[in-house]
Amino acid sequence: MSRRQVLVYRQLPPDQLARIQQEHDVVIANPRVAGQKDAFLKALPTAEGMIGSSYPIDEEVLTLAPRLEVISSISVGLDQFSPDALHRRGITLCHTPGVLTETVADLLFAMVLATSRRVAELDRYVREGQWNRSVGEDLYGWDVHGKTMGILGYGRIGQALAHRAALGFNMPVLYHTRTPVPSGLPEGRAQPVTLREVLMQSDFIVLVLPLTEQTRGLIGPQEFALMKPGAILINGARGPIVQEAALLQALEHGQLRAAGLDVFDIEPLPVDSLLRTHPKVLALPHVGSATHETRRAMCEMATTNLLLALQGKQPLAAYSPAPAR
Ligand SMILES: NC(=O)C1=CN([C@@H]2O[C@H](COP(=O)(O)OP(=O)(O)OC[C@H]3O[C@@H](n4cnc5c(N)ncnc54)[C@H](OP(=O)(O)O)[C@@H]3O)[C@@H](O)[C@H]2O)C=CC1
Ligand SMILES: O=CC(=O)O
Repeated sequence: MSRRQVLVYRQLPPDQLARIQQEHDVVIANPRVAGQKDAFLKALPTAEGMIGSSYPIDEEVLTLAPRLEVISSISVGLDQFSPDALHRRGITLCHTPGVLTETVADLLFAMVLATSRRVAELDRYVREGQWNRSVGEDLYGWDVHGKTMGILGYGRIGQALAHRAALGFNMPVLYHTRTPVPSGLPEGRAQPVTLREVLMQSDFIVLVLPLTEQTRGLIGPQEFALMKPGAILINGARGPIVQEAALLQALEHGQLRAAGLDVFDIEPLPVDSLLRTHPKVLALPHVGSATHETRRAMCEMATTNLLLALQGKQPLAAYSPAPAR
């Protein structure tokens, strides 16, 4: 098998990089790192395979890469690509579903607990030297167990979250997807409902659905107005699914008790973003899958995907267009 040209556009563990270098000629250039953008652009005309994440592979990039056959994304989400456009060009787009599911569900549940029990806020209170008497009602949190968990997007991660909520914390679960799916939980523990019902009846509303043309801006002023007063929103999906201005309004006007955000419209979050300093916001730097074990598993899977696809074999997970709805 002939050696191919591979562009690695994010750091890989050395052993995974070595697997690629054994079979192919590699250029390493991360366009998000200062001084490496030129090398990235220069490598595109000869690149036949690419592996990386967190950088938009748009028309401009593709036009510069006429020999590209395979892109292996180190992510499950595919919103950095136009998957249908890649499919039309005959480019295989691979990703890493499954290996991060439980880890992301852990983080989503951590955000549920942290917002409701005000973990980050109370940590700041202690560090700032304000703890000089027993805390009063102004610093109490709210129970999590027994509250209603609403999940928008009931795929791999949504279902793993539902297990934690229903079986670990005795929470009734409401969930919404476009295609009906069984809950995977014992009878009576979770119900499929409409988007409106999730919004109106849940104490926690957790977003864990892909960013698509349909979901961009899905949660705006009307959706916030439907939520229970005192609901908590957790966005573990993608920032642009929530209209940030409407989110700030909902926090200001007391509609929302708190928001736990792992994702934002612009990442990294701009220093002047009002969400960065808002007292009711728990803000994380997009770390749903960021554990040593899981990031390693993602890199391994993405490397395997790349190598298989370049050999003309079926990768472990690749995008294929959904049937029209
Ligand atoms: N914060 C982080 O670090 C991470 C974030 N993510 C995000 O989580 C997302 C989900 O991952 P995963 O669970 O593996 O993906 P899945 O494909 O398994 O699940 C996605 C779910 O969303 C549903 N969905 C899609 N479109 C809509 C819609 N318009 N309205 C309602 N439901 C919809 C799908 O069902 P149906 O199509 O039938 O509607 C499906 O149930 C990723 O796309 C990514 O954006 C993932 C990993 C880490
Ligand atoms: O956001 C992370 C992903 O894997 O998608």
